[in-house]
Amino acid sequence: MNLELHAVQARHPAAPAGASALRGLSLSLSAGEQVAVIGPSGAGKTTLLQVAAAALKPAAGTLRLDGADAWALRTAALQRLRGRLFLAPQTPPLPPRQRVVTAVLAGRLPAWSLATSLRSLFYPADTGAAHTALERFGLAEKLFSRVDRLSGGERQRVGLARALLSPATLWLVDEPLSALDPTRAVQAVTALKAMARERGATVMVTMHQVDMALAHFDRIVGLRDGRLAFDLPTAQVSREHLLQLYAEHEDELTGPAAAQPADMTPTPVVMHCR
Ligand SMILES: Nc1ncnc2c1ncn2[C@@H]1O[C@H](COP(=O)(O)OP(=O)(O)OP(=O)(O)O)[C@@H](O)[C@H]1O
Repeated sequence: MNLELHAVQARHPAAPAGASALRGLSLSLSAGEQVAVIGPSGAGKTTLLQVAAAALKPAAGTLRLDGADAWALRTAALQRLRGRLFLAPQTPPLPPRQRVVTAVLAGRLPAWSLATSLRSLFYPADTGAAHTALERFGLAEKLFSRVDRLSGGERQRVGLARALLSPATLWLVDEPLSALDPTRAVQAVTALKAMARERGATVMVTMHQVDMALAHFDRIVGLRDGRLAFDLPTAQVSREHLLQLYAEHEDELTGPAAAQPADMTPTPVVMHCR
C-alpha cells in the first residue's frame, strides 16, 4: 500500500487546543517501502503513526492510502480500509487472561467473519500459523501461556507476531524494540522486515534506538517538533543531522552521533609498577 500525507496538522486528543503534535507534515511512502522514523521524545512520532493508520483525524491536511482520501470515504469504506492497516502500539493492549495463541490470532480478525472470530476465541482457528509467527520472534514455547504471565518484552513480541497474521499491507509499528534486549531487538527487527518484504507490505517504524534504525533501514525520517527535520537515504544521514535533530535532547541519542568524538577520547591512564 502506498501512503501520502500532505500538510498534515494533528493534535493528541488530550492536548490543549492549539498544541499541535504535527505541524504541516508531508511525507510519502511507496508500496513495499520500509522506513524508520526517529526524533526526540514528544517529536510527534506516535501521532504520525496514528494519523497514518486513519485512527486520528488530522485537523488539516490529507491522508491518502493507495490514492484514496481516507477521511473522505464513507464509514463502511473507511472501516474496510482500516482492515488493511496494522497499527502496533508500543504497549500492545492484550487482555490479561487471554492465551498467547488467541492474542496472536487476533491479527486475523479483519480477514475473518464474525462467526469465525467468535469461534476462534474458544477454539483457536489456526494454531499452526500463530506458532509459526511466534517462532519468528523466539516465542514459540509461549503459545498457550497466559498473556499476564509474560514479561514486557514478551508481550511486545506477541504484538509484533500479530502483524504477521494480519492481512494488512501497511504496518505502522510504534517503538517495537523498547522492551527488548539487544539480541532480541535485532531478531525482532530482522523478522519484521523479512516478513513485510515477503508480503510486499509497507512498513513505518518509530524508534528511539538511532543506531538500530541506521543499521536496519534504508530510509530515515527525522521528526522534530511535529515537523520533518530530514527525510534521507540512510547513507546520507550525517552525524550533524543527528546532533541537530536531538539538540537539547542529547541524552536520548544512541549510536554513532552519540559516540564521543575522537579528540575527546580520554587518554589512557598509565600505571607504573615497581
Ligand atoms: N496523552 C497525552 N496528553 C496530552 N498531550 C499529549 C499526549 N500524548 C502526546 N501528547 C502531545 O503530543 C505531542 C507529540 O506526542 P507523541 O507521543 O506523538 O510524540 P513521540 O515522538 O511519539 O514521543 P515519545 O518518543 O516520547 O513516545 C507531545 O509533545 C505532546 O504535546
